[in-house]
Amino acid sequence: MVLKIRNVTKSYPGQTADDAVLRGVSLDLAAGTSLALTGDSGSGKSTLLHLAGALDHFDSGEIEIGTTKLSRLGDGQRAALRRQEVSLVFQQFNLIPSLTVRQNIALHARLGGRWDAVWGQQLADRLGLSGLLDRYPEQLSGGQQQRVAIGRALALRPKLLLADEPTGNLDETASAAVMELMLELVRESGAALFLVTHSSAIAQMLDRQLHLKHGKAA
Ligand SMILES: Nc1ncnc2c1ncn2[C@@H]1O[C@H](COP(=O)(O)OP(=O)(O)OP(=O)(O)O)[C@@H](O)[C@H]1O
Repeated sequence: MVLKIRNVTKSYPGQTADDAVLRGVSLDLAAGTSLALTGDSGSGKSTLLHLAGALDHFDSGEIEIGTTKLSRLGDGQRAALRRQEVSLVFQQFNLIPSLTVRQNIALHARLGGRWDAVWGQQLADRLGLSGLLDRYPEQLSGGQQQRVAIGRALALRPKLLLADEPTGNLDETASAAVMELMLELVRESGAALFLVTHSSAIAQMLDRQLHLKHGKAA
């Protein structure tokens, strides 16, 4: 299993156990599979995604990425895990404006010590970015920018790809195209995809769906 979440609870300052954002959430995600997380605004979707990415701490329960238990890691080990095993794609594409498409795609893989130029070129080809490699993000459409962000995320060959409303800034046509490419590449690379979305149409494109309500997942 790439991601195991067991009975995780999380509250923010000022919240009691009864109104905690997450009140015992469990899920499993295997390599090469995808899971959509849906739920009302404020139900805790982004919170759970951040916990899965070791970006924040949970109160109780356990999260495992591969065989690593997140509760046992110090800050340095968490940072190393994020650099090497986990990639993130957000609604805001978060590209570096002063870097070209080519440099943006390579950025995280280089930082993680995992840059593979052949794989990087394959990703650029598959994402339709080969003719745009010397451009800067501001010279791209929203759909193209998000494809760069997906290329950057997958260039690392992460075990786990986390995506928070990855097509939330795109129109319907661009959104469907970006989702299809991302799902294809996730399957081929053997990564596990955990994706937050408001859209039931997008959720249905993934292998499984989970709905967050009252701090629990069903
Ligand atoms: N850093 C924080 N400090 C305090 N409360 C927070 C913090 N982050 C989130 N919350 C609260 O936790 C709850 C869940 O937030 P979260 O962003 O996880 O929900 P979401 O389901 O992703 O919402 P949306 O669909 O609107 O993005 C909300 O009530 C929010 O106000």
